[in-house]
Amino acid sequence: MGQFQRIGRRTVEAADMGGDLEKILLTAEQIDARLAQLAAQIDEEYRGRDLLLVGVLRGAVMTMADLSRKIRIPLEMDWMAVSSYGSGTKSSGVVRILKDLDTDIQGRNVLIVEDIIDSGLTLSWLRSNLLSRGPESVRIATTLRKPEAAKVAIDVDYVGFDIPNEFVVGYGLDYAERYRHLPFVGTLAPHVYGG
Ligand SMILES: O=P(O)(O)OC[C@H]1O[C@H](OP(=O)(O)OP(=O)(O)O)[C@H](O)[C@@H]1O
Ligand code: HPA
Repeated sequence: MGQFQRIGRRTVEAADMGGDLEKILLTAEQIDARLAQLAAQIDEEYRGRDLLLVGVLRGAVMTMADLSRKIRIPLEMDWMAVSSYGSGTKSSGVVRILKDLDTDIQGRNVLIVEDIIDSGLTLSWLRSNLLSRGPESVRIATTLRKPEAAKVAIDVDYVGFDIPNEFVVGYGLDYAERYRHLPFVGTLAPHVYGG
């Protein structure tokens, strides 16, 4: 697959995962540069305030690791695990908490860190859930958002990229638990999910 031999300035061997990928939407370099801009904005807007990043497992691991390392102001981190997708490509709409926060967020400034907002169902549910715990504020940062897929309106404070309504993998995002480790965001070839 010729188009996968060079990604940004780096050669990524076997990046096509044996022909599973169709195209690359965002390179590792593009993601890195955009997260640096978001981190600078977060530094500016939270300076002098308490900041608790809440990463949403498992997809947000890459975003959390990269975004948090670019933020210069003091912060704390905690994690929640929620799931609404199971092993398919469509949200079930039913969000389950698989792991709750270890931190009491009452009076805290919470910034939810996500990999993607697709239908918006997960984040809309999660925001209300966290708001019911009495925090000072709850905001959202996400690497990706699909505006055309929105089923609920949701205010997102920090968005890396708006992308088309296609199922994507890489940079934390999986299909049946695979492809999360890819450093870029791409789409899958139809044969992978039976197209
Ligand atoms: O806007 P939505 O349509 O609700 O989709 C977004 C959610 O879907 C993914 O999580 P998933 O449930 O697949 O769990 P994962 O993070 O463990 O992959 C993603 O990490 C978001 O949390
Ligand atoms: O496009 C997607 N890819 C992988 N996981 C997801 N969870 C919501 N949308 C997506």
